[in-house]
Amino acid sequence: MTQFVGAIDQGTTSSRFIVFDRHGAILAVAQKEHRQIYPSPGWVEHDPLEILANTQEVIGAALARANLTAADLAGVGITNQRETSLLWDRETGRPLCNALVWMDTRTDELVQHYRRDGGQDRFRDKTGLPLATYFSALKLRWILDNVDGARTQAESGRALFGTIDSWLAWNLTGGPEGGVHLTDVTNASRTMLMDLATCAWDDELLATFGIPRACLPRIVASSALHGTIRTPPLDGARLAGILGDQQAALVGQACFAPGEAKNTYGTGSFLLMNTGTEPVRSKAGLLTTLAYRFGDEPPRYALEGAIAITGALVQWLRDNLGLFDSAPEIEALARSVPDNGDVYIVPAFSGLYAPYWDDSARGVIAGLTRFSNRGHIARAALEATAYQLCDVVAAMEADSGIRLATLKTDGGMVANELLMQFQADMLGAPVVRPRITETTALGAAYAAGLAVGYWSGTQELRDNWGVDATWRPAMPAELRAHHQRSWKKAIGKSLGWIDRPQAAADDAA
Ligand SMILES: Nc1ncnc2c1ncn2[C@@H]1O[C@H](COP(=O)(O)OP(=O)(O)O)[C@@H](O)[C@H]1O
Ligand SMILES: O=P(O)(O)OC[C@H](O)CO
Repeated sequence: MTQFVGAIDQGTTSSRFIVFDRHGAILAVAQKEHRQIYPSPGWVEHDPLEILANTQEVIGAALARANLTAADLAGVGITNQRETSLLWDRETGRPLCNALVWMDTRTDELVQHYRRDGGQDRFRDKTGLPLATYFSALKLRWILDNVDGARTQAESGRALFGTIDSWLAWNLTGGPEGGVHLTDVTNASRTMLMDLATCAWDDELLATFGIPRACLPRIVASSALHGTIRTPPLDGARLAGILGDQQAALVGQACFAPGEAKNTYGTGSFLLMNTGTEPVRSKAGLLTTLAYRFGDEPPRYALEGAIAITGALVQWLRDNLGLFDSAPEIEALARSVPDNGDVYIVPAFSGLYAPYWDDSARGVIAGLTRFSNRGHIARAALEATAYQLCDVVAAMEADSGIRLATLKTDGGMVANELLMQFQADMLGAPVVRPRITETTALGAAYAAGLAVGYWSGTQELRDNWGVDATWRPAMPAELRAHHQRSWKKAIGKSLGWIDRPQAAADDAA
């Protein structure tokens, strides 16, 4: 019997289920968006039950499309939006509140509080992360402090904490009737509660953030037999892979050797470089994170340039300004003008992440004149993605000492050819799109397939990788320099926009 591998890709905007064959070709895919809930400025929530229902729906739809059942799948992997955090009741299976999404900034005051003693990089050595609203520990702390009964239930072990991987894995493997409560090393490395060196929860961090150990999942490898799925239509399938979505894309792009890197353009954009078996401490504002751990092999680490808002800016132009009806239409609108008309947008909706790490930054549109029109705004929005990426590439090259000869890309925005050409122009290096752009789901499928012996090893996965399209730099150097200067000026307008009480500012300095 021919078998395949399935992957759940639970992203910030949608959930997908994709079935792959041995060559990484897609047999079937189904996808569904979920609601983005904005209860107040800076707050972003997801309904965990909606995400679970959508995940089950897309699994059913994709299997039906290819006329497959659970028995046709050698294994199933999960990949997920990282950091997004929730707490649920292990007896009823009900979440205690909506999930706090990674880009939610409500923990800003907590961040300032913890920065007062030791500054932004207080926990960087141990966790690889700066203190920022982005990571899970303070999201969980907020839930424990603000949701009725949360702390008592978490301390007694009745309430379980998880990122989205844990929530889906627990539900799929039985929920209240024996579901497994675990998370993989890549997701755990984004909580700010795990020691990078030991890949274990760290007592000192738990005590500092006031997090009870009883509510935490077990940390496991990314590729291993995690449990058996007990819910239809995957009943009986083996759950054998879990990876945070950006690390999954690194695996899906076959970046298995130190120095190999990829960038994924989705809601945000995330450049990851494999650094091998040793964590590399960043001096240039990048994150140090787990890349993957396959079975009992030593964990692999990565440097990461995380950008919060890229595709989300396109959504904002669509949903909040009504400039077009669907994201792909931005390309035609941007092409309606020959250039950006000297308009620059810094989409610091959740502050600025790498390499700036400024929670007090806010979005700006700079350079407007009576000449500026919708086309210039659309063009500036796409260009903002490219400029932000150039900033993290520069930081990556400084930290790693490696010049990125080409940029491997994937994610929803790589369909945008105007952006891809502009990215190559601004980087001064070729940008490459692989044949299989669903690299995130593919990475989760690879993790699962390696664990069950469907694939023999990473060489077989490398052989599946191939180029679909390449964009080469063609912009005159003076124009590139002009864009770089203007972008830096616009960044200057965005940084430090929110006034902080003086004491906090002094302490953070
Ligand atoms: N043709 C396009 N041009 C520009 N942006 C696009 C295009 N198609 C999709 N996007 C953007 O890409 C994002 C979706 O990409 P995806 O990789 O599915 O995201 P995620 O994994 O974060 O949910 C959305 O933010 C959307 O606005
Ligand atoms: O779901 P995506 O593709 O927007 O990725 C989100 C990241 O995992 C956040 O860290």
